This record gives sequence, structure tokens and C-alpha cells, in this order.
Amino acid sequence: MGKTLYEKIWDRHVVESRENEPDLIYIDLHLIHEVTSPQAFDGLKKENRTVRRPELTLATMDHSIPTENREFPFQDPGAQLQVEALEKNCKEFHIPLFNLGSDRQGIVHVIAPEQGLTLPGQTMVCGDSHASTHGAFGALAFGIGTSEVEHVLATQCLQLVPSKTLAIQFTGELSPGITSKDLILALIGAYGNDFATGYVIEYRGDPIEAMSMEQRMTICNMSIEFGARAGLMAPDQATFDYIKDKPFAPKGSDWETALEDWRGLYSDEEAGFDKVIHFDVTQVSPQVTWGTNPGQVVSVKGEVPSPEAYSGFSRSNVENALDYMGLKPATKMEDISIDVVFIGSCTNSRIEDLREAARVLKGYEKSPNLRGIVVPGSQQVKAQAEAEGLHHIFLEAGLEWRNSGCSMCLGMNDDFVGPNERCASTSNRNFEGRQGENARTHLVSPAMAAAAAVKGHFYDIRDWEYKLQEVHS
Ligand SMILES: CC(C)[C@H](C(=O)O)[C@@H](O)C(=O)O
Ligand code: SF4
Repeated sequence: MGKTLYEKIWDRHVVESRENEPDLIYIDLHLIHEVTSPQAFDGLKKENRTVRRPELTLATMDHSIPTENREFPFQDPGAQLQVEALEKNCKEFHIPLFNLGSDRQGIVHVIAPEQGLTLPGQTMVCGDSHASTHGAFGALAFGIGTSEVEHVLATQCLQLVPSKTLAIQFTGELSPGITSKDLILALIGAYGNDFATGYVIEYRGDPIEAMSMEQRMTICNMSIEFGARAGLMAPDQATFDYIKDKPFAPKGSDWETALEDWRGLYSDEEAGFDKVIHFDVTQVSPQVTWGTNPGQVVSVKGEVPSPEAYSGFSRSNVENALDYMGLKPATKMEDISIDVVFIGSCTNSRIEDLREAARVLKGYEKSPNLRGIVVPGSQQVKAQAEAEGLHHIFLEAGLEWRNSGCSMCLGMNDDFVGPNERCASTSNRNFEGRQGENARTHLVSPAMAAAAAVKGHFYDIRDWEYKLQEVHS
């Protein structure tokens, strides 16, 4: 019997296995940020322990930082304390840190792939649920809690019980204008947001193989919104091309050795999954969420559902969601006007996302009644976007151009959506209060967010009149 990709990675990392006990698994890379690490470091200090492998740990600051003026003092003294604590802890324990002065700083899930730290076959953890993003490279990557962060810092290992495996076999071809964001939203919408609970997903099939690495990352990023422990994709030539020559990628003969190894990272044909589903991507249209979890989603050409007619969620759940969102059943999605546009987050803030948004915005101005911010996922993405002149397009459209960070993805920093304001957001979570108290979030792709910024309401990107096709060289 063959092995799945997940089983192959797992087996390579077992340090110790005892009957009726969790396995002890070695962790190749530990990413940390300012929000979920302070208590873990406090725990270490209390026990007088050191960090076992500081060089396999990387720190960045992203969640609570301001994206406008990043100088001290911050408007929020609590955020400044978190940032200062991370600097101090990294210094004390010799952990590499991309701080606010670094041109490599950015959202934790954007910088690791960008630096060539995310590699196929690795085990990776982070005190952050969207660690699943790195699965796009064939790395087994998942979020952990603060006590586990402490454990990994101290031992570079974790006690883990294997998850069940779910293969999602995509078929068909995405239509023009449809992105991987639409695909993952449509998938979660079709099966429900807790369908993959307890599973590690492997996304497979031609539509995945046809995608860029950045598109793939968007899908793996939202595995957690589907309930999964992690999402994986087998590495292929696109993966290797992306990694090659990145700053921390293996070089010279190490590269050749690594490549040879990575080429064996796929699920064997005779491997068995605990569950398999098939999903035809051909009919996927631009998606917009209407409710308060990512599975409450509909085509932009659709309408707000009525609690009676909606399957998948209970009547009261739908009623509550509509009430929170301030929406009436049967309203056309394209008739919903918005107050805020947020283009950013670890789901959609990479260079291709910004190019897509800029391609839509080129030559247009935002609707006068809304405000919008574009927040690159890292300072490297920011520099690249500026080298291509994308920031001019955003600024000319009347949107703000910021420094990198999690920003408006979650109401934990200076960027938030006001009470009862409605936001078209490229992020991954539309929970109540996610972007601010009583803020109303609609999840969309970068192109759809850009179109909404111009129109002032949701608008089908397939009907868009582009003023210029190519904005980058
Ligand atoms: C703050 C952090 C722990 C959290 C997570 O784990 O995902 C955040 O990144 C989020 O997206 O909600
Ligand atoms: S951008 Fe959003 S989803 Fe991603 S790590 Fe930051 S807060 Fe979490």
C-alpha cells in the first residue's frame, strides 16, 4: 500500500513513536510573531530554559503594528509593548527577527515563502492558524497554541496525533477572471465551513497544477476556514521555480540534492485517503460572502438568501447573520453598497494580487463615498509594487498605500472598519467583529474588491471594462 504525501512527511519527522501515545514530531521551521509569543517566552524564562534551535525559528511583527507611521511611540501603547517584548526576547534567545526597520518584514505567512524558508517536505508551525498557507509548497504546516509555541521553542518537537486525510480532486478549468479565492470560497460554500474538521486536505488536479504559487497559497491559506488542520499540495516544477534563488533556498549542490528529494513528494497512486471529494471548477463564478462565516457565500450575480430557503445553516443562524450584516433577503449582491475596501492580508496581499487589483483600477477613481486601503503583505512586496508603479495606480484611484502588516484583516491594530460600516475585503474571515466592533465584512478576490471600490457596490468582474490590460512589465 502506497503512502499519501501527508504520511510521507509525517513518517520522515517521527522522533519517537509509542503505542497508544501521540508521536513525537520534529519541527523544521518555527515562525513566531508578537501576539502569540510573549507568554511562551515568559514560560521559558520561568523554567530557566533556552531555545533549542534558534536558527530554525524566525520572528516577524505583523498583527498589532500600525501600517501608516511605524515609528515609536505607537498610538496603541499595548501594541508597542508587544513589539518591544518580541525584540527583547529575540535578542535574548538569539532568534532572527525581521523588525519594523527591516526591508524583509511582513505578514508571517507572506515572508517565509518569499525568503525561501518555506520548503517542500518540511514540518512548519506557527502560533497562528493561517500557517496552513505554507502547505502550497508541500510543507506540512499548521497553527499551534501558545503553550505549544513554548514547547517547540524549548524542544523543537511536538507531540501529535495524526489527522485523517481528505483528497479534494479538482477537475475542469477556471473561467477567465475567476481566481483561486473564488474557488476556495465556492468550495467552502458548497460543503460548509466545518466539512474538513479533523482532516489534513490534499488539493489535487489540473486546476491546481495550472495555478501560480501565489494562487495556490490563497487556497491553502483558507483550509482553516474549511475546518481543516492543514492543507497540502504536491510540489511540482512551479514550486521549484518559485523557490529557486530565494535568499534562504538551498544553493549549488544542496539545491540539486533537495530537488531530487522533493520530486518524490506526492501521494502514491495506490495510497488511500480517508475521504475523497470531486469538485468541478468550471462553473465557479466570482464569489461574495453575505454572512458571518466564509461558507455563507454566493455568486456576485446571486442574491442575499432567505432564512427559509437556505440549506446548510439553521434558520436562526441565517437570520442572525442577516441581522448582523444589515441585509434583507432577495437583495441582489450587485446592489449592496459598501463603505470600505481592504486589499491585503495573508490571503491576498502578494504581488500578483496587487497587480490584479491595479489592472482593474488603472484609469479609474474610487467611488466618492468610500475609503479604501491597499496593504502589501511584506515590505518586499511593497518595494516590488512600487518598482512596477502599482502604488501610483492605487493613489490615483484615491486609495491609501500602506506599509505591510495584517492591518484591517482583524481589529487588532489602528486599521479597522467602523460600526455598521460595510467592507469589501480580500481577507479570509468575516466573523462578527472581526474587522472592528459591529463591522460588516464581505470576503472577495482582489479584482472584485478593486471593482467594488470604483463602483461603490459589488460588481461582477467578468463585466469590467479594463482601461489598460497590462500595468506591469
Ligand atoms: C492572532 C492570531 C492568533 C490569529 C490566528 O491564529 O489566526 C490571527 O492571525 C487570525 O487570523 O485570526
Ligand atoms: S493577515 Fe489576517 S489572517 Fe493573516 S495572519 Fe494576519 S490576522 Fe491572521
